[in-house]
Amino acid sequence: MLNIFRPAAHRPRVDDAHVDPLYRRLRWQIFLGIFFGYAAYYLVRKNFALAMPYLVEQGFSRGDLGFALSGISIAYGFSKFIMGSVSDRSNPRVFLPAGLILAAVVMLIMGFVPWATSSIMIMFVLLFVCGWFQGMGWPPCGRTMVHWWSHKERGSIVSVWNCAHNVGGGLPPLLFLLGMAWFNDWKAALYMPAFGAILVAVIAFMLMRDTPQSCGLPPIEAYKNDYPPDYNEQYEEELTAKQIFMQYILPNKLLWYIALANVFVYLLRYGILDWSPTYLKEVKHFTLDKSSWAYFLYEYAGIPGTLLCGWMSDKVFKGNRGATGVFFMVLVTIATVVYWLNPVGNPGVDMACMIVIGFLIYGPVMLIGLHALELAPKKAAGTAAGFTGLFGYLGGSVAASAIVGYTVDYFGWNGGFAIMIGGGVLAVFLLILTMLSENKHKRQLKA
Ligand SMILES: O=P(O)(O)OC[C@H](O)CO
Repeated sequence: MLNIFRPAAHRPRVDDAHVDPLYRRLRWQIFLGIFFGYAAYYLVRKNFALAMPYLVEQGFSRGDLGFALSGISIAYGFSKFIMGSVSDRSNPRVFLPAGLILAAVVMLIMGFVPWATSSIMIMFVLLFVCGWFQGMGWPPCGRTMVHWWSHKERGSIVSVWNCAHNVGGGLPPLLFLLGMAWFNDWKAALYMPAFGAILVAVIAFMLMRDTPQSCGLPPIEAYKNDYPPDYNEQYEEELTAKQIFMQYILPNKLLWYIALANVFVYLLRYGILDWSPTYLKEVKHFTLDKSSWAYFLYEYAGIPGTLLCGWMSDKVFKGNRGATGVFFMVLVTIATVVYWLNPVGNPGVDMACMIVIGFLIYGPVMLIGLHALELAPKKAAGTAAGFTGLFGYLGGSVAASAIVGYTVDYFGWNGGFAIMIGGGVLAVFLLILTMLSENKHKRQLKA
């Protein structure tokens, strides 16, 4: 382990009188650090697509640029898992800003060095490297949340934090417009979000902390008197990579179920999002500004949807993440059927479907991450979430671009929708299995 990433040493405990005020202040401060820190990761994950129309003008084909772009998802899928295991043994205060700065540096190179955008292979490699550094974002946030918020609070905190995706995902076009206004240069799509990300990385470093014990505080379980059923002293010991994989990840059947379900949740998340501009233009005859609005509304409808899902998961479904996921995925699959079958000439219905799907899909996306955090001890939480991300990105996101794309080429949009709706049904099936296993596991713990 690199020295700079080493977990922060535990400090002597502060006086009892100071525990509550310090915990309260640090939880706010740290939350802001991980929220804006992760939002900034999306600045340098979603911005390359904005430069693509200008690269097409330089002579690159859409297909080749799509291939270059896939470098981010492929690398991110592997990295979220592998760097997740490094993150579980690292100080998130250093780990998250380091990954963000490195990803931003790649975008600065692409923005300022002409050679970096001179061929598809070079762009693929650079985007792959950027995707790899992107994998240093989620796991430290996961590690932070499980160390600073107790089990009962996690549904709410993870759902609020998860809105960082949508906040960050919506900003690159605005930064690009600002850059165009200042510099009249399309490469602003690459370097403006990168500058923004570096600024946020510095702020995140100032706000974040490692564990409560490294700030002289008791563990969150003691502070909130909220212990997981199998909690013991070992929960506070850092684990080796071998222990994480062999004891807590690979033998964990529930984790496998949700990782597989994540393939199909991501197939819908990215299948609908990535293809909406093309589908709405080609089939529903939307103009560019209308389909851009549909895209924007899909992302931002995810914010209230995620919050509602987190609340329902804690209060209505009493912490049963599988059951909540089934509820949301059934509805999102129905909305996708309506989106597909709605005849041409009803743009209001198409727009409403995009909003409803965006509203519903980010809840299950969040729940799977949350569930993964809960299925492993907190010292293995990042790896557990990374494991689901590996399946979501390598399976779901890549299938959303490649399999849906080729299916539409050969069988038309009916074929593309059949894949996405089939994916929705499979996600529901796997989440039902998760729900049943979860109930059984809880009964065993009580017995
Ligand atoms: O890796 P992301 O950015 O797709 O985020 C994943 C969600 O937070 C659920 O794990």
